[in-house]
Amino acid sequence: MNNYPFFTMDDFDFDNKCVYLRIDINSPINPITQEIMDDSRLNSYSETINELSDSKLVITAHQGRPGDDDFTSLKYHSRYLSKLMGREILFIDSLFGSSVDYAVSRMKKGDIIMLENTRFYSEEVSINFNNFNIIENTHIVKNLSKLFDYYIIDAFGAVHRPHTSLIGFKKSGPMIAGRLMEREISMLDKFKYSNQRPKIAILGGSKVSDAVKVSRSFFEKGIVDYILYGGVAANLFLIASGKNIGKRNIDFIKNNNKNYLELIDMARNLIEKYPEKIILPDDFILNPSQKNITLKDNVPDNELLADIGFNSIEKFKDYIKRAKNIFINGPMGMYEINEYSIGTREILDEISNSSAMKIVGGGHTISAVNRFGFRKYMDYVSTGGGALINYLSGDSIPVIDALIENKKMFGD
Ligand SMILES: Nc1ncnc2c1ncn2[C@@H]1O[C@H](COP(=O)(O)OP(=O)(O)OP(=O)(O)O)[C@@H](O)[C@H]1O
Ligand SMILES: O=C(O)[C@H](O)COP(=O)(O)O
Repeated sequence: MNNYPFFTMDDFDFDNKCVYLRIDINSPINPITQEIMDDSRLNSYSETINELSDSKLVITAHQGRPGDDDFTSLKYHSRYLSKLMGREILFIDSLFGSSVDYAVSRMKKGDIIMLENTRFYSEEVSINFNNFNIIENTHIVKNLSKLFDYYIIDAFGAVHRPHTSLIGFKKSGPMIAGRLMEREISMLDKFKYSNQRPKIAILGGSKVSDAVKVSRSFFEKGIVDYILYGGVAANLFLIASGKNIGKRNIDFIKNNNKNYLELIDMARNLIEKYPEKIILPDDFILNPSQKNITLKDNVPDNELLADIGFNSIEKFKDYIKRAKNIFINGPMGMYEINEYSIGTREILDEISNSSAMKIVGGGHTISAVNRFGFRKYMDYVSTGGGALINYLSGDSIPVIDALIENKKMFGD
């Protein structure tokens, strides 16, 4: 038996068994060529997949969100993974139904199948996740649970999502944490439980909802001493503090977050409660004009705040220099475009030079770390973005909760 409150792969023998493996290979996709721009997440599954080489293995995963440019089929991911692993992977362009049943019924020991993007099906994300009866009555769970002996969940990057393919098999049979989950949890616990101060979080990128929600836990539970905000996350806090950041930047947040007003309220409360712990940029590089602007100037309505400016970079560097533990999730700006990548590069450079414990996570953040050559300086590169910050915040994590409950149900 292992030391975790959930099953791990040490607890079972998968020889000739039919195994469901849920992974997270959600990756940055080039919107024009549809190519996978960074294969870090795909690479992180070699240990789990190799260990399952004597099973009949069926892999599920998601990519993107409906409506976004990166909401694509997993056909390319299956080819990519097949090349990386040097194993044949049969791709089925469906998540369940007769084509899946037939393909699984013909599997032999050592075969691997990958199914279609779980998010092509509304039952994956758009049901009431507070009611498990609804989850276990989805077509996804009813159809797939007929096929498997074991359910391995190794999608660390998505542990904060209570989605059907992640938690839906809780009562169907043993649900087991994969090798990546074990590795992530043991490494991240070193940061979470370290008493070396100051501890800082650097939150950027575009997914502001996760960033604001976890910030409260970080401060309330004293998990970090300061949070430095860049990217769209910074913009949200700037709006909440009464700054006018221009129509285009406000619309960006409104269009991507139905709960815009609630997020602004949450950010405002945090600013009132923890004013000296919230560190915001005060100058920016504009897109498209590429001008450097401070917030004393008016932000033109047609410009994006596409990167943090030079004063902000220096201000952030001071905090990084003093820190004993640092983690970063989310780039400081639109790092994919050279002209707006300086903030992200400079911040990653300063982190790389620090002797603090350094953790990085998030699909785009990892892509930036790799692209600018900083990977070798990091103590740990997590595959999680939102998952990483949720895990470190100490809040309850739906997939980990489901794994724990499952062990109580199926343990001896
Ligand atoms: N100020 C900004 N305005 C608009 N987009 C921005 C801004 N700053 C960063 N971005 C965009 O945010 C995206 C990255 O954000 P995201 O939150 O997805 O990062 P991540 O957490 O590393 O990745 P993931 O969530 O995919 O794991 C990039 O495409 C970047 O161009
Ligand atoms: O990239 C991620 O953070 C995970 O794959 C979860 O994706 P999501 O934020 O679209 O749910």
